[in-house]
Amino acid sequence: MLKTRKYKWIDILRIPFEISPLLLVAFVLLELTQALISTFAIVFATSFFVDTAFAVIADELIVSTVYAPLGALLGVVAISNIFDHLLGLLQSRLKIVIEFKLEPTILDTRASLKYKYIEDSDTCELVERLSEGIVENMLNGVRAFTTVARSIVSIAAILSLILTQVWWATILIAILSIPLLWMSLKAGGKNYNAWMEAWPYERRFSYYSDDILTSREATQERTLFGYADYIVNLHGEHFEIARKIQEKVAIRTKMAMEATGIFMSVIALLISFTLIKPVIAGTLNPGMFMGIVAAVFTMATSIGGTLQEAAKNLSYAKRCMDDLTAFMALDLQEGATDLPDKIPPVFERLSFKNVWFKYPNAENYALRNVSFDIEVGNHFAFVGANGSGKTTIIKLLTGLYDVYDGEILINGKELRTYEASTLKAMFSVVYQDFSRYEISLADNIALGNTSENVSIEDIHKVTDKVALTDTITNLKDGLRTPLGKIDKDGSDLSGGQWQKVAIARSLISPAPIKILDEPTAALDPIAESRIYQEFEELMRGKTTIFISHRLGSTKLANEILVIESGEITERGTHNKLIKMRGVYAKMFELQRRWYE
Ligand SMILES: Nc1ncnc2c1ncn2[C@@H]1O[C@H](COP(=O)(O)OP(=O)(O)OP(=O)(O)O)[C@@H](O)[C@H]1O
Repeated sequence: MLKTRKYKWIDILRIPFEISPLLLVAFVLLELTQALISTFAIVFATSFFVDTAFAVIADELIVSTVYAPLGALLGVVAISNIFDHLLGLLQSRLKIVIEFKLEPTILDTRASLKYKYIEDSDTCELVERLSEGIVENMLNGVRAFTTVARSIVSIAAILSLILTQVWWATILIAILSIPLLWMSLKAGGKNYNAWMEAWPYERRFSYYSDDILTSREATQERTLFGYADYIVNLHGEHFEIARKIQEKVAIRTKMAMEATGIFMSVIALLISFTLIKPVIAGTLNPGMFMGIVAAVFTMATSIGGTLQEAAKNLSYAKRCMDDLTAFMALDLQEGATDLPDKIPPVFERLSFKNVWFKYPNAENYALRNVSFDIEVGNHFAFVGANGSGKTTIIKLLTGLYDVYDGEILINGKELRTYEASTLKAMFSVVYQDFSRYEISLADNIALGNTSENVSIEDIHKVTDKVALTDTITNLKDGLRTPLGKIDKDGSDLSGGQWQKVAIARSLISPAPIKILDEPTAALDPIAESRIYQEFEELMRGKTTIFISHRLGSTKLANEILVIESGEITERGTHNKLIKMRGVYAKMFELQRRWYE
């Protein structure tokens, strides 16, 4: 239901209207009726009751005649309360239907965003802000529109009541309402700007409190380094900056509100004072006088604050529409949520031809004129210092970034022309920062092959290969044991065991090219050596690309590519590179010395 276009003010109402016209119309009508009840009906009911009561006091009427107006007054108050509750209910219902319609659309779009956005902090901030706030902001926006409409109806109702008595007051209020409305909108806008200014600090202090001070991952370091006080101080500093920014505006807004309230009360007093004359002259009933005075004072004291709040919410909702415009304009990755093809493609050859690549917004190239060929069935290893560009090559290969110079050819065809589902079926990757899913161990592995129904036997085959069998036996429910701490029966694994799970997930995938980015960094030497033995066996006929700082593992490779600052500087087998006495030989020698 959301499209790529410019979202404007009116969309704050239009989107909820498209989602549920009935609910929105009912909500608006009820709000307006409530405005009429709380002015007209209350004024007339008060007037009816007070006049009858005065007549009873003056012995003009018997006591029982007061029951009907009293009942009418109570009835009006009761109806007004019922309407308030109905409005609350409608609002909750509206919230649920908006959530139900918008959230899946936002989530779908979010899941299909191009990968470049995932690594861009501005876009991440936009996506977070929109996903978290759109329903609330839209609902507050609708409320703000109806509040403004309600205030206008209330003012008009009061004006129509006093028009015949104090015409000048009608004109005065009508004229003053315009700057009042304008001032309220301005104050609301200022509130919003203060929130925007404070937002980066709020994000920071939420990060300190939610991610560092209370997160499970940071517990050990937090305890060991005892840095809690240090972070609490940082949290306090950012909290204080955010508080000061918002407090400054809050004080000004409060003062403006108070000033408006006092000003409006003076006008209300003036109107009340002027209305005494027609009461004495007998052209205005005392009951009507009291009803109007009460309504005028209620309006005078609440209108400034109500309108300012509405204006603030309108500013938030408008900003939310700007965010929605920006969000819907983001590039989507075609086929991002498609499953990999059921039948893996046949792989023959992969070529990088003079590839240059720069990350979006980065100044320097991460890859410079990179060229290499990978043939089916061979094993390749990328070696190089931290930040030299190894993982970047994998990101390009798997289609995460598609803006580069040069060519990347798979079976002679440019990578960018492949369907996403084919590329997904081509590669299986064990990422350096692989994911730890807090679901069952079996599901953790089965996620590697979602195109087929993976059997328990298939899972056992791969867990044997990565030496996880003993771990599974020791778990309470074996493969069915939930991992992590979300589930109360969950079991946690060690870092190395989690890494084995990630390798098993990759092994169960039928993809013809296996990519392993630092696949054994968390494994003990025995597990590592065993996995390499298994790999030789397992990878026979498959093509593998290894990234590893452990140069023992690269001995298995048919070709080792040494990468420095984004450029391939050496290539060849282990023996050839050792003989070359270049960077690889130096790195290998340094590592070897540690083990002597
Ligand atoms: N999303 C990004 N935006 C901008 N620059 C990035 C991004 N990701 C990586 N880089 C930069 O690109 C260069 C290559 O990074 P890459 O992750 O490919 O290194 P690597 O060789 O895999 O390092 P390591 O051995 O530490 O994993 C580095 O200078 C890094 O700072």
